[in-house]
Amino acid sequence: MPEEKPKEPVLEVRNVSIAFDNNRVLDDVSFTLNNGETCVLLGPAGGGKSVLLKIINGLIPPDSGSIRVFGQEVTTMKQQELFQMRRRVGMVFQESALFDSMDVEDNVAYRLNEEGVDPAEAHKRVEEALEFVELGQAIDKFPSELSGGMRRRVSIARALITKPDLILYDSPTGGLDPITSTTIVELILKQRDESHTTSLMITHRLQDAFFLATHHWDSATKSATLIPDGGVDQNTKFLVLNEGRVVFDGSTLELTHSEDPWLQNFLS
Ligand SMILES: Nc1ncnc2c1ncn2[C@@H]1O[C@H](COP(=O)(O)OP(=O)(O)OP(=O)(O)O)[C@@H](O)[C@H]1O
Repeated sequence: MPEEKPKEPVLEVRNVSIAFDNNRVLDDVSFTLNNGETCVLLGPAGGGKSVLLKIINGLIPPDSGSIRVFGQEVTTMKQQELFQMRRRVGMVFQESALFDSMDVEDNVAYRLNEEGVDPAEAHKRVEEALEFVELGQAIDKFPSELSGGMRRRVSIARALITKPDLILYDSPTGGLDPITSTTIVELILKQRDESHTTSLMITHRLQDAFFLATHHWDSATKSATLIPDGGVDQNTKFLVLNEGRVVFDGSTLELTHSEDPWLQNFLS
């Protein structure tokens, strides 16, 4: 198991606001994510969660506010600096966003090929990444030949192949049935507990969020196991957005014990 590193911010979001056509989508959003933390981003549909992820990755500039990733301000980065930053960020897009014309190997190797990594080395790393998502047998298949859950696994392998220091998951279980969703959350949990990669995960499914908070990856049995005695993972925290504003930022226990009526209703 890697050594525990001292806490330091990997992501700092300060007073971020953005509007589209007079529709304020994010309103003065601030929060910090420290190294090794997994933050589950919850909130009603249309609350600005996906827009926030795209702003963090420098895909959309905010109207105001500051985003620091690995200590560097994203909002003022030039294109080349954004590329450098994104080399350290793995993003799992909504609905997988695979390239239909490429087979699984080329989809997963995409970033490595862009960086000019030696083909033999790239192949080895693709095999490792597919092994991690338990999809080694699908290396030659095309996205159209895969189930929704398999496509999601491929997109996770693609995000992990560069061994990122920050992973942004945009609704990784969206559109999947409950059983397949759980298998995807187990992969996210395995990544969290084996590599301790700082992560931000949007989910619409409260079950996924609480599964992540209440389970650990057991490397002996290679399965997710319930933390005993009602325990929770100390590195998993929650951020809840409603109508573009942060309505909760804290630990699992703070969330489940909140007396805020809106939160209680949202969680019920
Ligand atoms: N590029 C854009 N141009 C105009 N409006 C946009 C754009 N991107 C997002 N929006 C609007 O911003 C709002 C928030 O969208 P966003 O996708 O971030 O919400 P969300 O919380 O991720 O929702 P969901 O849970 O449905 O995925 C929506 O009203 C959406 O229509």
